Amino acid sequence: MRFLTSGESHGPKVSAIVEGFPANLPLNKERMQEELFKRQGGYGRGRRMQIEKDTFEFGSGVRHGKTLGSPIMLEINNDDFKHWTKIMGSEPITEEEESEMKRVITKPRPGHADLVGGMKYNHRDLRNVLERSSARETTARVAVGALCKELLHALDIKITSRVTQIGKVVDEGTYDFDTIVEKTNSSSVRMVSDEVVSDAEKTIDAAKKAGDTIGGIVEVIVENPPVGLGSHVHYDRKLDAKIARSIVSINAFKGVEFGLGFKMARTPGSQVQDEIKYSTDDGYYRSSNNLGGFEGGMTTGMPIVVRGVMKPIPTLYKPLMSVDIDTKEPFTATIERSDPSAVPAASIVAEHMVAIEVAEAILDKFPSDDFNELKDELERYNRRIREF
Ligand SMILES: Cc1cc2nc3c(=O)[nH]c(=O)nc-3n(C[C@H](O)[C@H](O)[C@H](O)COP(=O)(O)O)c2cc1C
Ligand SMILES: C=C(O[C@@H]1CC(C(=O)O)=C[C@@H](OP(=O)(O)O)[C@H]1O)C(=O)O
Repeated sequence: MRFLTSGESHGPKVSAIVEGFPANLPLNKERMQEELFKRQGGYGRGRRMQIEKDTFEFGSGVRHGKTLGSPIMLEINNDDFKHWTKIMGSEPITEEEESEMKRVITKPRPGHADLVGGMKYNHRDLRNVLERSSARETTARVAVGALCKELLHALDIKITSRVTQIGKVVDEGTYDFDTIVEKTNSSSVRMVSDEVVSDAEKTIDAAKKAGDTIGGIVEVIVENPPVGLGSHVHYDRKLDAKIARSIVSINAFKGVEFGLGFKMARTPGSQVQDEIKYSTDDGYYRSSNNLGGFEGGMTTGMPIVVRGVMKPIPTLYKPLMSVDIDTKEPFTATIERSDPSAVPAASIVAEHMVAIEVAEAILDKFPSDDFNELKDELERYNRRIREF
């Protein structure tokens, strides 16, 4: 399976094409749609999310509620485009019209892609960079992830996500899967512990009031992954490595850890490696899950537990110093409408990136033309693993 996304933030639409997805998988479109709605939510989002509806449509690859095995196109309109038709339209405009718009961006924002993208692609209007570097694109990724979650759902593999930190407010407690699903879906900041929610909201409010932004940490959990997804035999087949790359590919994500993560540096090996146990009912299992579900780049069958850190959003209402690329004079950076914090929304993006990687690993390992054949083969494989 592979996929591409396209779309500018204020252009007509964002879309994705997924190729190599199996035929005959029934899809629950409402359930997929809910995932896109979840990405829009969360305390700290700016005004843009009130403009967008983020309803998606299948452009191809689905007939009568089932996949065909042909490329699946997923499309989401940018409702904001109606306010940007002149600035973002595909029709040529005259120099006069361009100067009338007075919307050419020449003051790059520190921490965004504006300056480097402008230099690399030789754009003197930095809007030509920021439109594609915007996290608007993550809408298309969540649509692809929602499709992949349909595959996981049909194979009884569960996936969810939560926020474990916003600024200095931490919720590191361990909870069972269903509690995480229930609590995060009703929490404004997607944290599980009720005690920390109002502190997290206050942290976001304080950042907003100060014209500042705030980052945090998100966690994704996958329950019941098959044993042996990914491979130890080559660096680019290790599934933990692929997931790490996918997490850091999310706009503003700067680090990843699995299981005990960076705490492993100060923990002796005897308290890090997960001991191996066996029961006739369940086969092999581990008495702990410090390694977050991976050994040798392969799933152990224990839950995948991966966290990613999101830096504070770069666009500040109290902007930092920058240099105007026309005058070369120091200036405060351009103020674009912005989110003070998008950590809760980003947890949904992270969840869907992990769903994509796990689904892709399943489609790599098992026959992937026909979903029913895949399912039978996975059941046969799971029996063999239990008896190993
Ligand atoms: C869900 C989400 C929403 C975001 N919203 C904003 C925003 O409103 N303003 C902004 O400057 N950056 C926002 N970002 C982050 C930028 O897109 C990101 O910092 C930028 O593309 C530069 O990439 P880098 O930080 O990975 O280097 C958001 C990121 C995510 C995941
Ligand atoms: C549009 C989305 O997020 C956007 C991501 C983003 C950025 O620079 O990354 C900047 C903001 O865009 P705008 O200037 O239009 O408000 C966010 O709203 C979205 O998540 O769907």
